[in-house]
Amino acid sequence: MASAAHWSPLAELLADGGSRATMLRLAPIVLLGGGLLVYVLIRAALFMLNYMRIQRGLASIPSAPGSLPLLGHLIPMITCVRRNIGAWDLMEEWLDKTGPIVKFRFLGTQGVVFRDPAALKRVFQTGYKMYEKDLDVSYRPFLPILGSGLVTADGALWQKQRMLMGPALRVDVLDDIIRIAKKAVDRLCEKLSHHAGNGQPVNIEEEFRLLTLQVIGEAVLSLSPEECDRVFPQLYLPVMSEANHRVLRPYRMYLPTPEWFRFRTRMAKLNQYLIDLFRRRWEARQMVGASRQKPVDILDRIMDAIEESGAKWDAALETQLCYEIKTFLLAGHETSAAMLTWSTYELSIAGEMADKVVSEADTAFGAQCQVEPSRRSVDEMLYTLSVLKEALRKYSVVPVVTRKLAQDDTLGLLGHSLPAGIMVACHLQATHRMYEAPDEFRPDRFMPGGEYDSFDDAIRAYMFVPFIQGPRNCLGQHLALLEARVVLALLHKRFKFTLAGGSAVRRDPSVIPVGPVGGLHVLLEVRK
Ligand code: HEM
Repeated sequence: MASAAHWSPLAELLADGGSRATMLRLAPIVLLGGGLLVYVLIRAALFMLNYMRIQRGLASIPSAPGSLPLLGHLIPMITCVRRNIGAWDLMEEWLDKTGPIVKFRFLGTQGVVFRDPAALKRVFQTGYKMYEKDLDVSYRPFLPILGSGLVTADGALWQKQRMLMGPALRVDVLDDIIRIAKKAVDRLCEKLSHHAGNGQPVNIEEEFRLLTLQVIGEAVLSLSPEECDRVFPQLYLPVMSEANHRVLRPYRMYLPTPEWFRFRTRMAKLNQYLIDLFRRRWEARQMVGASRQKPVDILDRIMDAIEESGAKWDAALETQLCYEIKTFLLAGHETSAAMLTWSTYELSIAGEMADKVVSEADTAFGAQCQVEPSRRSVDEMLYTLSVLKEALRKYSVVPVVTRKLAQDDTLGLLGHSLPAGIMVACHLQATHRMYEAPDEFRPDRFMPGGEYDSFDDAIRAYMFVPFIQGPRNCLGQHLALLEARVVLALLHKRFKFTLAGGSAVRRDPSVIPVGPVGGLHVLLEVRK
């Protein structure tokens, strides 16, 4: 018999000449090992067959430059940040060099990236059911936060949730946004007034992030600014920051490091905080019953819709609601803050554009900013809106959205049919560069009769896609643009901004939504 220290099934079998008793004892181990080997071989064979099927399906599409055997485009994609460009900028280089659609691959993933308004229409509108959310790669690091919320859900669950949540973000809540945003910008102006004229730079991007979080916190949950400033920096912002780190370092999702445990703990605390809040609100609603007043916030509106649908309040509903609310918080603040930051950057360079925004603010808010304007007066601030739209075009804060093709698309994109299983990267940024002199900041493009209006009717809506288009378009786009018009106009009415230190401002290559590297540092003066 082999000693215990060197025991192995084979050694034991050889040592006792393969007696029947030993063979019987070893049979389960051999069977298990053999079964495992067969399973791995079958999985590998299926993977290879699928890989080759996709490769054949993509044969007609040119490959992006820089592919290596086995690794594909992995190395250029993970090292591009060192060249100060994002993976989305690298993809745009591929399109510039190769054509409007190119294929790429990394690890086991094969995909295509394209720029073309008609092809965007196919993905976002006519074939949207085939083009599902890409949960395997792009959204994976955010799944612990977003779960099966609106942004990441597909099929029947998405449809049900969109019907439930949609009205809460569309109708009369938009009137409340003007009031909430005005209060928030008044608080910010009070804070900034201590910096005006003192030569101390302010990181205005950071201020916009706090402001948009306060606006969304109040609009969705009626949280006071103090409560927002207490809860979010402790629980929500750190989990967001870790999820962002995981995009470029996916191994952080699996390694049980101290940060991994902190992420789990904070996530659990944030969920508990939200669920306690829901329960208190739901119970209070049941106590008040029919004498209830008009809804106070988005959560109230969602609860109205839940009651109307007859759904039972249970743990599953609480969990789903938790995902939805976190989705609103995530989707609703950093993107808006990035849009405000880039708009402020451009207005700080072009004084005459800032003057036009200020003149619209005078009309809507009064000379002393004392008026709380109606929806209509804010809707009439067309130039301010055009500044925001042009910032979204020029800086494409969401430069790419990705999908996974759920079935073969025989009509395909740009004349190429596409096989099921591929990643499809819709290059919004590259589409936004299909304008005249794309590097120039020209808000007039979006004024009535401007360049945007001159595009053909069939594709116009797909030439400006910061919120994408079609059934899965951004649910918060009206809220975001309304809030930002109030904030941008009032802030520039009160202060004149100049860039601090003349430092060059670069787009961050590592995080979406894309803001400036290190924030935006500005000097302020009270506007006369
Ligand atoms: C400038 C600000 C914003 C930008 C640029 C933006 C951009 C986008 C984009 C590109 C998508 C599509 C993502 C995809 O299909 O993979 C999206 C979806 C979404 N956004 Fe926004 N967003 C902004 C503000 C907001 C705000 C303020 C909210 C909520 C309060 C919000 C809520 C959502 C939701 C719920 C979806 C998912 C819609 C669905 O799939 O049915 N967004 N947004």
